Amino acid sequence: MAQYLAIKAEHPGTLVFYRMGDFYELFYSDAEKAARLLDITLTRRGNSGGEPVIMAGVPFHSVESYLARLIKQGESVAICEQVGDVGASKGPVERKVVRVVTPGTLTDSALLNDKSEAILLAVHQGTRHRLGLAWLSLTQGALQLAECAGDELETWIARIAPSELLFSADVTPTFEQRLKALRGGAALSLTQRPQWQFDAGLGLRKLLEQLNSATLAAWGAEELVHAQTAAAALLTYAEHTQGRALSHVQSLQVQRDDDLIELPVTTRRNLELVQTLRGEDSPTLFSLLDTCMTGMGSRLLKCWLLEPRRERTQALQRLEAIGFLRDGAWQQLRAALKGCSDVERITARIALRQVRPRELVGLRQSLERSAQLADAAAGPGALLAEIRASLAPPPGCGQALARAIMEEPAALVRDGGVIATGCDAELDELRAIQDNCDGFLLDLETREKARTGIANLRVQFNKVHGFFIEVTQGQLDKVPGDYRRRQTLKNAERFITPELKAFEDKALSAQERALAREKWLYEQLLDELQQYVPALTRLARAIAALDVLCALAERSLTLNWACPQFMKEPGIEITRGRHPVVESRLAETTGGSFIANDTRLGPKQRMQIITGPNMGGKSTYMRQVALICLLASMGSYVPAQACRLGPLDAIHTRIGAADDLANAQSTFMLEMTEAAQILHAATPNSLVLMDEIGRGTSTFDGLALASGIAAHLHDRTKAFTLFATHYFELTEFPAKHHGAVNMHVSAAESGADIVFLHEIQPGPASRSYGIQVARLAGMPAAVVNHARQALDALETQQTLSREQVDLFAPPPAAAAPAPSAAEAALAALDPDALSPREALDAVYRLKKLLTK
Ligand SMILES: Nc1ncnc2c1ncn2[C@@H]1O[C@H](COP(=O)(O)OP(=O)(O)OP(=O)(O)O)[C@@H](O)[C@H]1O
Repeated sequence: MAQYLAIKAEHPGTLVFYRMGDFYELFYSDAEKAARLLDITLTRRGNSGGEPVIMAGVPFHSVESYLARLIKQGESVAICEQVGDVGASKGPVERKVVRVVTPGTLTDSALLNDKSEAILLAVHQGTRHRLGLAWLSLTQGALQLAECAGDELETWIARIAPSELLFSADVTPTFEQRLKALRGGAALSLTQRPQWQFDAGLGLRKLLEQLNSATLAAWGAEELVHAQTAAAALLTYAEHTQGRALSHVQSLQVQRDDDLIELPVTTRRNLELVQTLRGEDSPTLFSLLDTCMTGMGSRLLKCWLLEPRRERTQALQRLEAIGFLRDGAWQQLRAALKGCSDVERITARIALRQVRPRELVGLRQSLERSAQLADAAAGPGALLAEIRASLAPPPGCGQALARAIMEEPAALVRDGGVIATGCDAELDELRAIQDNCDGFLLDLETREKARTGIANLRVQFNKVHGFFIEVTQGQLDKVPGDYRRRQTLKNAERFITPELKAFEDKALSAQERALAREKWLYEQLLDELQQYVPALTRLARAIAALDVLCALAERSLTLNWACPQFMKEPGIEITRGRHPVVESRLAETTGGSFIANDTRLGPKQRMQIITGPNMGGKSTYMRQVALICLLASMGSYVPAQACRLGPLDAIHTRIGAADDLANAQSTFMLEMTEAAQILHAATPNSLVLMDEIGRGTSTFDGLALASGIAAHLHDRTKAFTLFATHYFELTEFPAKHHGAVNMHVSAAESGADIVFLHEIQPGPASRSYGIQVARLAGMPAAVVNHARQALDALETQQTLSREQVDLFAPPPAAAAPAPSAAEAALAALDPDALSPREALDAVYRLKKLLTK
């Protein structure tokens, strides 16, 4: 217990899995927590300090599944192994924590989701409301740094989507509260780290060491002191969990606010980019796009989708490559990509020395394919050229793997059967002894049968008792004197002879030595493979990029998408655009076809006021514009006949959302908060979607606010805006605001019913058809009739009392208050005409007036 308690003291806040023989045991509060989370049995054994020891354990061979469950619940686990020689000395075997498994530092494919990265993020609360961010995916080996203003944290976190967030023990309580609020429903685990690990000097040193460079200038990171501070904590923690240096982390990227097209949390959610509004994985834009053949491809695709650049070079390169692949190469490439393993994760696991034998076989096979991939990717452009160059496998790597590892190795090195024959003479010799075993035993059996005359005598082996000669009850009188009894069974006796004993010693020790030799050879191989890590990392990225490009080529053909164009002038011009996800859902469920619509937004016409019946397709239309802009910006073909896109710096959306009960915000409060954020953040190059703003409060308040917001967006922000509303009054807006235009979704009435045409047409809608939609939704007839009558009454009343209210008149300037006595006296003074004495008197007089 003393040994355990010492180890536990070094890992507070982490469950310690303490290896005891075939089990990992947990003690005291760890045991209680694990029993609760894993539904395993709590036991008590012995005494320590006068109290029974509470414990719970899991068998070592199934530890991965328990780990997976704990990590999913946001826990971290320290794996403490027996490292000393078990039979060697008195007292407990020496034990050591060999790695710490935490949600943000996972590398084991069994614990990771194929399609998403586990990202570890450190946040440093710097001075003057600046925050430093440093993050890393251990399986990618790429470090990223950024600095942002205090209030941008949420947006950055949504973009980075970390699994685990590190923060210093000395952050302010308010900041800690904010971090905790971030956790919300998402699976983000927060880890507090000692203050000294957040140190700029330490960060700089560690970064330089990692990058093997004398300065951070090449990465433009030498000024980012706060991010370097965060990097110190990040790297210290990541090394601590892996129990070693991170030799494969050799690249650095600095992200700046203004590099990427801003996609705030609300936009990702409302556009259902990677998750539906209900929190499911499909149908989303990502699930529609992701036909990648490898996990690394899927992960890279998600990254392309969520991090489109403002600058278009990258998008143009991708489009050029997709254009080439569409001409046929994609099929051949995908056939070759299909069997590729997750080289990216395998490479990281080589660097961390955690790689399993079968993963190495997968790596070797993928290397064999890479030449084929490079040949098929022989297209024009810088991107494909870069991919081809990176696809060349590092010389010697494939051979080293083929020489060392069997075709079908055992799952774990500890079981043996991993190192190939012919790789090592000593191992082959030890194995030969074992292989000759069968021959020797047969030979011995024949000889002993002849010597003893026992016809049914058998020489055998089992794991518990080793080698033995078995003789049945009836034949025992024939057993010679040199037979020693080993075991008695019901109908037989088992014996051993000096000759068999000598053989057993040799065979068993050969087996043990072979196992040890295999482990040693495997370690040697890992040493040898380290030199290939950088090249393998590049190769993995090239395969992933090729996979994404092929998926995008395939999608563009299957779904009939077109290549977008970029223009210097501001504007969004879409010809026959479609909503990709709604379109494919329609095709799947009803076989119905999607009605394509055009969009024209430019400097002269920046805003569309969209009206029309419920269910008419307003939300779908607005979202499709945003999705097409996003797809084009990431460098994908788009669901339209043609698309020309000017500069774009952000996509903001305010679309009716569910109550945020967890954060104690009412629907209306949330609506206003989001709208306010958009008004502050949007620029003339942003795309803004406003869906039914103001509907969360009374009609007049809502209408008044909606018109105010529309006017602000039109006059001040000047963003490209799609503004859907049910307030008919707003259709008067374009008359006074020349950058705005009325559009409506069409519907036709047939009797009491309504037919949605889903076409966007110029001009305002004539009516809203709310009651017809309610009828379609199965509202009882009595309610529908009642509503109809009430509507008639309301409409008549409104026409009678309609006064001209100018919703869009600028607010009157507030009347200036009358000057106070002190102000009046001050105004009356002529400083140049005063002597010093008079000036002093004047000051006293003024003070007196103030106190009155
Ligand atoms: N262009 C289109 N072609 C075919 N079907 C469409 C189209 N647009 C929308 N739809 C269908 O109509 C449904 C309703 O569309 P949407 O939610 O966009 O309507 P809405 O006008 O925003 O309604 P509300 O005002 O009630 O929010 C969609 O789920 C889709 O099935």
